[in-house]
Amino acid sequence: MAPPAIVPDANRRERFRDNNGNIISDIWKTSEYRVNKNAWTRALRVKPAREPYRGRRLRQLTQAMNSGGPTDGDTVNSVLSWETEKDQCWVCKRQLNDDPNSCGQRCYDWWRNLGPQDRLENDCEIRPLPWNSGFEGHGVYLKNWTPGGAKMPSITRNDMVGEYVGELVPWDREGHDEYEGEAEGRYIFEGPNKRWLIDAGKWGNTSRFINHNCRPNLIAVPMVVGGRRLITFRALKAIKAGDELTIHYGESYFNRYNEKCRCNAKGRPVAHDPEPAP
Ligand SMILES: C[S@@+](CC[C@H](N)C(=O)[O-])C[C@H]1O[C@@H](n2cnc3c(N)ncnc32)[C@H](O)[C@@H]1O
Repeated sequence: MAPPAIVPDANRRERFRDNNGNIISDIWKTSEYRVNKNAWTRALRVKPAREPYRGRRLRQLTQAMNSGGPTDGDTVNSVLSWETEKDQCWVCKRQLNDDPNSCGQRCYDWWRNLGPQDRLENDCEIRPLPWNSGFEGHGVYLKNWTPGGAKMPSITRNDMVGEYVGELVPWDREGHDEYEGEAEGRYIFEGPNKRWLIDAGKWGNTSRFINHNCRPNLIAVPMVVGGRRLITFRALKAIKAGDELTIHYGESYFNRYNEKCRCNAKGRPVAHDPEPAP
């Protein structure tokens, strides 16, 4: 049985800002997923008879697509709860079909209230990369300043740090190639079950700015919470105030985009030395 619909707050639109308060252009900050309706409609139209769009799922998806827009809560749920019935919920430790009342919105709210989202949004900030990082852009840093001298944030090993949020697009090799996404797909996180991709090229949360490091301090962990299959981040080691948060993008990432990993250009990670925050 499907968990109750989780309806996103579609009106909460905010721009990303770096630690100087400057708007980072053209990207919207959101704490909720969105469905890229065009990509799903195209995938359903182009390959109706092929995996992964078949049978009951195809009917459910078509129905979902017909019944709502890209910010429809049911549609987001129908994608994220795809084949999660047999998985254990991380919060209540039950299978969804054990006890339908135990899961869904309640467990998902619980997960969000545990603060993983807040860790990224409140304890971290997006900073322009320092000149010696070897590449341009922004990165995510654990704040090393606090208002009014409050306690500095820190992250301990195994802490949950957040969740990768963005637009949900169908996973399909051909559809994926066809679907370039924003920024040529550089912000796409491949979904944990080869059913969908999360593209944070246009919409996303702070985790879209997490850079690659060959010796990362975070790891992406797929998890089911409240019937939703999520990509979450967990700390591999203790992270101090002022440190950059990094993950390993996987072996093929830099080849795919014809880029070069700069973090260990000299055989060791370059010290990411952020400018002192104001
Ligand atoms: C998901 S984005 C990370 C955020 C990005 N720095 C920004 O400012 O938007 C991924 C892109 O960041 C850059 N990048 C991240 N880690 C890198 C690394 N270790 N070496 C070189 N480029 C990196 C690459 O251009 C890559 O395609």
